[in-house]
Amino acid sequence: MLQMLYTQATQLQQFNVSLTNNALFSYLTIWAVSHVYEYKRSYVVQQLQKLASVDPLTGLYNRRQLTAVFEHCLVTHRRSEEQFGLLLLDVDHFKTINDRYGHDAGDLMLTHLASLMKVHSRHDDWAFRVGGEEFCLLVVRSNQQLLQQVAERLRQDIEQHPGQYNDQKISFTVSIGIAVWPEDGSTFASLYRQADRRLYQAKKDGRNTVVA
Ligand SMILES: Nc1nc2c(ncn2[C@@H]2O[C@H](COP(=O)(O)OP(=O)(O)OP(=O)(O)O)[C@@H](O)[C@H]2O)c(=O)[nH]1
Repeated sequence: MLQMLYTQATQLQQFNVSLTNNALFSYLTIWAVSHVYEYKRSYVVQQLQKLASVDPLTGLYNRRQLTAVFEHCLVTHRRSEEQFGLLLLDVDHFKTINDRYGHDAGDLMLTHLASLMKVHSRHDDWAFRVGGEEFCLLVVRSNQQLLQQVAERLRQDIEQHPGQYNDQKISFTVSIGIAVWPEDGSTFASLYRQADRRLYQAKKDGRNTVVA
């Protein structure tokens, strides 16, 4: 009788252990699967966010990001009581480049210009492609004088460094309008409008020039 009871108790114990093992195994499997799923989900979200904020041709931020970045800069610059500014660039006679060398060459000149903009940006400045052949550099912690220097250096660099398309060198120039926050506008719309007016003036003045 005792022997029988002992056998039943042992079997019950083994059953309990196997139940616990199964539960542990199921828990670990669910934990691992949910972690892989979560990792993949956040990767896809990141990729979608990147696609929504970056211009696919040049790798610069797109126009959609410009207002968000501006609002962020407003907060930080109000706090530090520093100025910042916008350089609005437009390629001169870009249509002629497309017409003469083809659309692919035009695309390459846009990426060439984007890389020169990156060269002239500090690590916390922001470079955008805001339209077809229109670009914007948001220069943080700057003033009128610094913005003019950056714009003039960039203009000269673009003029002196033609882009390469197959075995051809293609020269082009840009016109630049500058606006400084808060003097030229305290909101994004007013500051951008002022930079745009000055860009228009630079075009009227004969192009390949900076208007501040
Ligand atoms: N290759 C290429 N061309 C583009 C792209 N986006 C816009 N364009 C071209 O850019 C040209 C812009 O021409 P316009 O607005 O007349 O300006 P522009 O010829 O640069 O003349 P100004 O600005 O007055 O100096 C048009 O021919 C568009 O087709 C692009 O992504 N790639």
